[in-house]
Amino acid sequence: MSEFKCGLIAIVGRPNVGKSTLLNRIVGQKVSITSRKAQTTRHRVMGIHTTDEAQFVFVDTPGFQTRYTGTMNRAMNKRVRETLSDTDVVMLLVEAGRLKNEDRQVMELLPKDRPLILVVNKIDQVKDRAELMAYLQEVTAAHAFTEIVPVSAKQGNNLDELLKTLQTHLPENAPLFDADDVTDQTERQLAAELIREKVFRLCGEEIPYGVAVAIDKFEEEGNLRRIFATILVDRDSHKPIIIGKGGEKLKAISTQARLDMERAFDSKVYLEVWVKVKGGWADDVRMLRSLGLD
Ligand SMILES: Nc1nc2c(ncn2[C@@H]2O[C@H](COP(=O)(O)OP(=O)(O)OP(=O)(O)O)[C@@H](O)[C@H]2O)c(=O)[nH]1
Repeated sequence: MSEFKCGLIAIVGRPNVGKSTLLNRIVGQKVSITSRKAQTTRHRVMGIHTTDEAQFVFVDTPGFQTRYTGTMNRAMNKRVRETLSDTDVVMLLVEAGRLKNEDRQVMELLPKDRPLILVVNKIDQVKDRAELMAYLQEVTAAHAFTEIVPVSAKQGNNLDELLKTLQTHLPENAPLFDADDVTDQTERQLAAELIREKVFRLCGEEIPYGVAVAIDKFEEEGNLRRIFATILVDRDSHKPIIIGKGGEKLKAISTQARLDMERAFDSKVYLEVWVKVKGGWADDVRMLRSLGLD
């Protein structure tokens, strides 16, 4: 049997070409990573697809989006190129039938020493085969690609072929992520789970399992997540146990939870945690809402 393959695949392309749609099709649910490996620190993992033969780790490239839509900046250009060449394969998405200036700008930033897969998406929109052929000629003249794969992310056409092609260019490696490293919980659920876990770890036997955590607000702003959470306890007497002397315990809970979240979300986290005694139906509604069930 041949060796297991695993590597980082950068997904690049101008806005609206279908990057998210393609990724959702291939990996399904959005994933959060609970254990971060050194090799991926410069990238944000967008999704992971694992088979018996290979693990595909799809990443995005920080700075890429802002770079090619913003002003000329040589230093940043260089950084984006370096970051891209950290990956094993670069996958450029374009839209069938539409080659825009923005696409050409993206091409200028592509590394020359990596396998470069051109994914021509939205082929379902092109009715005329001759039109597609003319388009393919135009893009291949614009840049040298290692492989070209036409797909429809929306309809799921030719995605097996895309994975097969990517696999041939992945290096032989053990998987970077175990199943345990990856969760398909939403970031909101994971945030609540991490706080709850710290409560039990730091307050031990004193706290009954009735404790719940509600995420009141979860905001994403660039590379910062602002999270406001409430720990809901059953009785008044539980409150001081969680808060601790001079608020020390609550501070430890929120610091440790925040550090875990920063690792899991690969971003800075501002976390505010309050403790409240459950107050009947109002909190039940709030709990349901925080779980997305209202
Ligand atoms: N017809 C057709 N539409 C598609 C296909 N793939 C994506 N789309 C549509 O194209 C639009 C943009 O898709 P996204 O996946 O959000 O594009 P994106 O590249 O992630 O966009 P940004 O997040 O802005 O970078 C959506 O309306 C999709 O439904 C496809 O294969 N065929």
